[in-house]
Amino acid sequence: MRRLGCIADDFTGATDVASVLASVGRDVVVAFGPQRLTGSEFADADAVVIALKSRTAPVEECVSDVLDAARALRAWGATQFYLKYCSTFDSTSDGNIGPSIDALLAELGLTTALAAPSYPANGRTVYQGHLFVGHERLDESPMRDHPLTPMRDSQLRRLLAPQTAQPVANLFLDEVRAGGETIREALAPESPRTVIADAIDDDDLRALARASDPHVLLTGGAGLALGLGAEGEAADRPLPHGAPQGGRLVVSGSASSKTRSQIAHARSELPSRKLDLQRLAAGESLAPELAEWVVEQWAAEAHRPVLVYATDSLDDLAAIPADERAGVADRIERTLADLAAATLDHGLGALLVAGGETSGRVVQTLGIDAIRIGPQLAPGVVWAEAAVASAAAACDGSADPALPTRSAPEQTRRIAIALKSGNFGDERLFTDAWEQLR
Ligand SMILES: Nc1ncnc2c1ncn2[C@@H]1O[C@H](COP(=O)(O)OP(=O)(O)OP(=O)(O)O)[C@@H](O)[C@H]1O
Ligand SMILES: O=C(O)[C@@H](O)C(=O)CO
Repeated sequence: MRRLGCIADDFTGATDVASVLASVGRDVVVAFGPQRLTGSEFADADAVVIALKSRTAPVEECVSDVLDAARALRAWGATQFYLKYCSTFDSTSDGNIGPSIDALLAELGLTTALAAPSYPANGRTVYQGHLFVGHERLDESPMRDHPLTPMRDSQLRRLLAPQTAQPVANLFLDEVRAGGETIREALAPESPRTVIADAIDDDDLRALARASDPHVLLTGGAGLALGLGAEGEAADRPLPHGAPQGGRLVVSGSASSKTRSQIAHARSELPSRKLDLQRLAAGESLAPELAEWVVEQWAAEAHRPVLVYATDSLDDLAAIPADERAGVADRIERTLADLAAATLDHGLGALLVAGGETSGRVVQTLGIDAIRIGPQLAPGVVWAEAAVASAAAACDGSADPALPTRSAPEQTRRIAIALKSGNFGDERLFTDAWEQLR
């Protein structure tokens, strides 16, 4: 089996594709940045995903990060490469999908890219070159109004062409279903280009991945990874060292509609606190009092999950003046990350984070280098195992000094962590995720 090197443009996307790779039997590790690709767990793996925060970064910064990741993966021994971006093709006419593909093809000496964002398990399909989200075209779905990457077209060729120097072609469903030979011809090295493939079910994705030779750069959502496993093998994995003991916490900075329904459901079953956005906007630091409250809940009832969230209604977004929104968003992310760090020394055992940006901030604040994939919670959402340095994380200056910290020396221990994309999971996710940790 080829050693697979995957580059994901955000942190939740990285665990998404890793979860699919694990489900088809790959031994996969996620590294949060190319410089983290060290250590024995990587030597044994047959797939590595490097998580970047490049989706909405300036183009030059994104390309530089993608190239660093590609070089690290090549040094690790990758012989097949996969660029994971959002299944809703989140990008603008400047990038960053096209520039990432161009840079990778040149760096790796590959000729052709396959582009397959389809992810049927999460309702994303591509037909006649158009991307659908559930029953809606991409440009008629809520992605139309995404604050950073508003998707106002569903025709992928039109979306990609302005972003790339490569010719862009289509591979329509009848050609995909005609079989491996037809797919191989479309991806032949003699006609270098990016080929956008239709796929409306998992078998289409399997056929595409399996017909792709090593000269093809695989790109897309996580669904394409279904074709990269051992034939017929499927494995749902426990956490490598079993379920950790300790407090259970959900932090949500996501305002997506799926997350809002998960919050609405969880509020009736779990102790919950909503961030006071007016106080945050006024510059108050809320993490210390929230951490105290969380620790009190754990003291009152061990193992009861606790929820802290930013938004449960679109009115919350409207309440913040447009020119203050970015600042508030940043404070929300920092508050939730500081809260998680502050509870680390007070028994945090399992942490579920909702939202890609929020997940990035939390992982960085907790100083997590890498994770190993465990049991699945929903398509694209998994529990994973992370090593954390408890005392270091609580004393890095981001956590509140007012909260009493343990005087024990710094130690490394394991927690369970799940990074949930805003639009993934059913409404019971925050209340039922813990069943997998029994
Ligand atoms: N009421 C609010 N006002 C301003 N910003 C908010 C508000 N609620 C959430 N945010 C910010 O919105 C952003 C949500 O992004 P995030 O990526 O975490 O979630 P998402 O977009 O739902 O997830 P994904 O990227 O996985 O689809 C965060 O920066 C968060 O701080
Ligand atoms: O592909 C998806 O939809 C997700 O993994 C994601 O990238 C959300 O940010």
